[in-house]
Amino acid sequence: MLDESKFDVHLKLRALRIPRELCKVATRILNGYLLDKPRIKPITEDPTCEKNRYMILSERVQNPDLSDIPDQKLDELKGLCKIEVVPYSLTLGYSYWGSDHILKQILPPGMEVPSSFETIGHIAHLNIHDDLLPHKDVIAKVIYDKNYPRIKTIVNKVGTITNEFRVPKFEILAGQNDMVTEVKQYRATFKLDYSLVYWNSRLEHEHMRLVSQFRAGETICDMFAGIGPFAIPAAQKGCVVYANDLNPDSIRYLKINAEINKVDDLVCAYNMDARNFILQLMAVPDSEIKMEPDVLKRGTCEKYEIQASEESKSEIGTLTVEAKEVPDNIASNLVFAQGSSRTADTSVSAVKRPSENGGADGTGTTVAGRRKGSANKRMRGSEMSNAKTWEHVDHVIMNLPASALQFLDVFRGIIQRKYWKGPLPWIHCYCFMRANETQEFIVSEAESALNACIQDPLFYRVRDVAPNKAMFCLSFRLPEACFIEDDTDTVHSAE
Ligand SMILES: C[S@@+](CC[C@H](N)C(=O)[O-])C[C@H]1O[C@@H](n2cnc3c(N)ncnc32)[C@H](O)[C@@H]1O
Repeated sequence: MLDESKFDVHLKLRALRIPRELCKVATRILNGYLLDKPRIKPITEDPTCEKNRYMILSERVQNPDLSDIPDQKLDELKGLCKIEVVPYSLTLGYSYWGSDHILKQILPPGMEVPSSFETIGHIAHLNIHDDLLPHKDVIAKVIYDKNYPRIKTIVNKVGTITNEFRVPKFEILAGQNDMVTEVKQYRATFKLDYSLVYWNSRLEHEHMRLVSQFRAGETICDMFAGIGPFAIPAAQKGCVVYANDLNPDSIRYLKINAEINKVDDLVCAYNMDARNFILQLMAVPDSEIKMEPDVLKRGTCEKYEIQASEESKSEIGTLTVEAKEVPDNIASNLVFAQGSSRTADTSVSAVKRPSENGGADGTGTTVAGRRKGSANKRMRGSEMSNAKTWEHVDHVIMNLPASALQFLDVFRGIIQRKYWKGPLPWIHCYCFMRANETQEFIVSEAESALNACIQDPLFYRVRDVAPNKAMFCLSFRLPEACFIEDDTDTVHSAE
């Protein structure tokens, strides 16, 4: 139990009793001689008469005859009204002091006060240093008391992260046992269970920086999507997003977030290993190969008349679209954010490549599904279509800094040249760089994983994660060497 009374500081002060209407002028005269404490007003009620106010004098005015105040000021004040000095007692208690002040008094001398913490919605995440662990409960109580009701739960990270989902173990130290929270980043709201999924509020700027490079209508693949901090803003911008994560809870929240932010029609969620995900997205489906043994005959595909959904019908009527089958190997793992089935998606599937339709906004492909109120009004009511990822993807995001570079080998011979349209995708691969490593070293790691040369790599320093370690984003266009020429010889199988 924390004895809150031991933080009480009793001040014996003096106050002037001044008619209410003269307080403003008196304040100007007494400038520098009134009580000056954060969050305490120097003018307060006179308990004996409501027509007066107490003007509380600073601690440096000790003498009852006010001789600590210069004569000139006193004369001016006397010209204003009759001066009456009264004793005034003030107690600054536990509720007054900030957490730093209180913790400094509680913790053994010389110990660093843990005053900063990461905030995730109503949760405060502390990383209490080993030598402070014996004091963790009192630290948590003080931080809770000082930040309630903004903060309702105080957690401390236990041990180091060892699991592949990158989720720390937490112990709840104070407040309610509720790890489900909501975070706002720019225009997006993210719901998450902080005990089950990866979340790092410090990446907010990076999420926005990368998404700012995407344009409406582009196709984005997020291999390690988490609960969607890249995927949701990208979809809000009007991109079609294929978002994957190995953690089923992340995918559950990704779907919830796509709905909350009304972009569930533009986010396709997958729950599988990142390698399989990208292999399957890039694999040309059997149906496409059967239908068009020679891509030059592409225009001859069978056409089906497919009923649009009721909502879509009201906007654009019945659609005639090119039939598109989702390959079985993808469909088995595909979870549409809106919970729609593969059939439901097929009902809105059609493709127009950038070269074919030019894009509604002049930026390239226009790919839109059913828009329910996303900020990207340009897409609303426009032609509904769906991307063919084996033909074109604009950006691939790989935010698993500890090992994303090693995942680059999946791109070797992954794209079938004869089906691909337009430039190869940009790869945005996050990595850590230690003080003794160079950008050249990182590029050489990436190149040996790809077995190809990278042209004009771009590095962006995201943040320092330790004194000798920084997180970077390495961006480059996938090298031409990642093409495979012959589709009869598909390199990867996606087991
Ligand atoms: C560093 S987090 C990034 C999450 C999100 N993109 C962000 O910026 O906050 C990495 C994510 O990769 C997921 N992950 C780890 N290994 C994976 C794998 N082999 N395949 C797919 N996802 C994986 C984890 O579950 C985690 O959500």
